[in-house]
Formats: sequence, C-alpha cells, structure tokens
Amino acid sequence: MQLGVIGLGRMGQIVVDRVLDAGHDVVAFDLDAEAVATAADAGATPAEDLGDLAERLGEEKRIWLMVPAGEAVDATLEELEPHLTADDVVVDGGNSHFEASVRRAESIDAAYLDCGTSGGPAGAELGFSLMIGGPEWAYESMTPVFDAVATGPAGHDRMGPSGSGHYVKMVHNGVEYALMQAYGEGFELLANGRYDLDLESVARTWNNGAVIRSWLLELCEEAFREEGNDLGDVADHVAGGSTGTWTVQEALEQEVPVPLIYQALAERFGSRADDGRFGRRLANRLRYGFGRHEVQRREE
Ligand SMILES: NC(=O)C1=CN([C@@H]2O[C@H](COP(=O)(O)OP(=O)(O)OC[C@H]3O[C@@H](n4cnc5c(N)ncnc54)[C@H](O)[C@@H]3O)[C@@H](O)[C@H]2O)C=CC1
Ligand SMILES: O=C(CO)[C@H](O)[C@H](O)COP(=O)(O)O
Repeated sequence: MQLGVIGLGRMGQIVVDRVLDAGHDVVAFDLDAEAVATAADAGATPAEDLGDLAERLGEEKRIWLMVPAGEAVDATLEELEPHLTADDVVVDGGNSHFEASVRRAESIDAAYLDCGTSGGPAGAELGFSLMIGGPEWAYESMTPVFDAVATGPAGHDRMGPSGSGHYVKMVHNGVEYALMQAYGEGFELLANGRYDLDLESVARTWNNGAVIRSWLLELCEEAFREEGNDLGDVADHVAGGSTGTWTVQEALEQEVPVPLIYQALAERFGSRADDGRFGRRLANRLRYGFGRHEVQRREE
C-alpha cells in the first residue's frame, strides 16, 4: 500500500516509520524541509508540496494528516481539495475537535476519517491506540495502515460515524488529566507527609502488582528517577489544556457530571500562578513522559 503522510513532527515521523517497517510505501511532506529529509532518510519518498504529494499517490489516494489541530488542518485540506475525489481517503490523526471533523467530513470530496491517536511519541515502539470515526468502507480500506500504526489489529477500531473517533479521544484526554491529577495528589501527600520516602521506590512497588499500576505510574517512576525525589527544578506549571476544556464543555452540554476531570483542568489553570505545588510539578513532568512536551523549568 502507498500512504501520503503530511506533518512529520513527533507523531507523524512515527507513523512514517511504522508504515515503512510494515513494508508499505510512504510519500512524505512537511512545511519543514528538515522533517522531510528525516522521513526521506527513513525510506519515504519526499514530496515538494501537496500537489506533488497528490500526484505521486495517483488514483485512490490514502493520506494521513499529522499536523497541529486547527488552522493547519483546514489549510492542508484546502490545498489538497482540488486533487481529491470520492475514491480517496484522508485520515486526520491529530487532536482535532470532533465538531471540526464532522464539518470537514461534510465539506471535502474524499472520505474523511477522524482518528484519535494515543500512546504519544514514547509509545512508538509498541504502536498506538487508534479511535476512528467515519465511513466503514474507508476504515476497511485503511486496515493495513491502521494495523501498522497501531499496536496491531486490536489497537484500532471504528468507533462510529464522522466525529466519533475524535470524540472518544477527547474523553480519553479528560480521563488522562484526571489520572495525572490523582497520581499528583497522592505523591504530593507522600512528599509532604509523615515519612521520608523514596518516591521512585514507591512508584516501582506500586507498578509491580498494585491495583493502581499503569503506564502513567511507570512515567511517575521515570520522573523521580530522572529528576530526583523532589523533582529538582521541574516547575509548577502544567501547559496544554484544550482537549480537557472540550471534554468539560461537552459534559456540561450533555449534563453529565465530570467533577474529577473538571477539577484536574482547574488545577492546570491554577498552576499557571506557579506557586510550587508538587502534584502539578509532577503533572508537568509526566507530559514530557508521554508526549515529549517541553518540561517547564523553574528559573534560577
Ligand atoms: N505529542 C503527543 O503526545 C500527541 C499529539 N497528538 C496530536 O498529533 C498532532 C501532531 O502532534 P505532534 O506530532 O506532537 O506535533 P509536532 O509539533 O511535533 O509536529 C507537527 C508537524 O506538523 C508540521 N506542520 C505544521 N503545519 C503544517 C502544514 N500546514 N503542512 C504541513 N506540515 C505542517 C510541523 O512543521 C511539524 O513538523 C497534533 O494534533 C497533536 O495534538 C495526538 C496524540 C499524542
Ligand atoms: O493527546 C495527547 C496525549 O494523549 C497529547 O499529548 C496532548 O497534547 C495532551 O493534552 P494536553 O496538551 O492538554 O496535556
């Protein structure tokens, strides 16, 4: 199979590598020439622009977008549109808002799959978890690629119609915020509590058989190992927040109570005052663990 990949950053490069590893061909484009060169070094065919990419893909194009959510997706689709027909399939693997995905699916000629992607750059070796929305035929036609990018056949599924993939990923991120908040609070109590504890050892012990073991907890263990028991100069400033905000907005609209997710989001916003709260400093470091997002550091 041949796949066009547009957006070759932390996530897009993994899509390229995994699809190539599975024996497929990739045509790659990014606004950043260095990113295109990296993909070419990995074995992809570099494209000069989106027209060149479309031409190289020929009939029945299969295209994966891994650009930042928002304007970059609309700009890419606008430029691709003259080259697309109803036989083509475009996948948006980024964290787009589900309503934007429904709008895009209705406005382009190609079939459009909204694909929530989880696992982050650190999950490159295992593969991703993919939550996909859109026409069934388009999902089926992309199965070889989804098998390659995900952990395998069990790592992806069609959630339902257009929008449902990004809807499920939005809620996934809300859960991610709440879990990070829960671990952060627990470790904050342990760090400030009655005993002088080795927090890496606590996390490691919990990760071996405890009810609350998880990948995020493994990343807590890694954070204490690499930053130290007191998290060193990791700042109380948790960036991001858009997907959690959307989750809370949707919960309000559906009148579904999500107090933990809301509280985690509120803590994030509260962290922007940087008053040194340990739990939020851990959340800051965990975002590097799972997403390679820049760690905000305290100023000397
Ligand atoms: N980093 C993570 O843990 C995860 C990220 N995502 C989502 O995946 C998408 C990509 O994220 P990352 O790879 O982390 O971002 P990134 O910033 O590392 O890479 C984005 C790439 O897109 C390129 N780009 C931007 N506008 C473009 C355009 N108009 N045409 C072509 N290329 C363009 C940039 O030059 C850059 O190479 C985002 O929607 C993000 O929210 C989803 C799951 C996890
Ligand atoms: O989707 C992700 C992980 O599942 C991305 O890492 C996303 O950036 C996380 O959200 P935020 O930036 O708000 O922390």
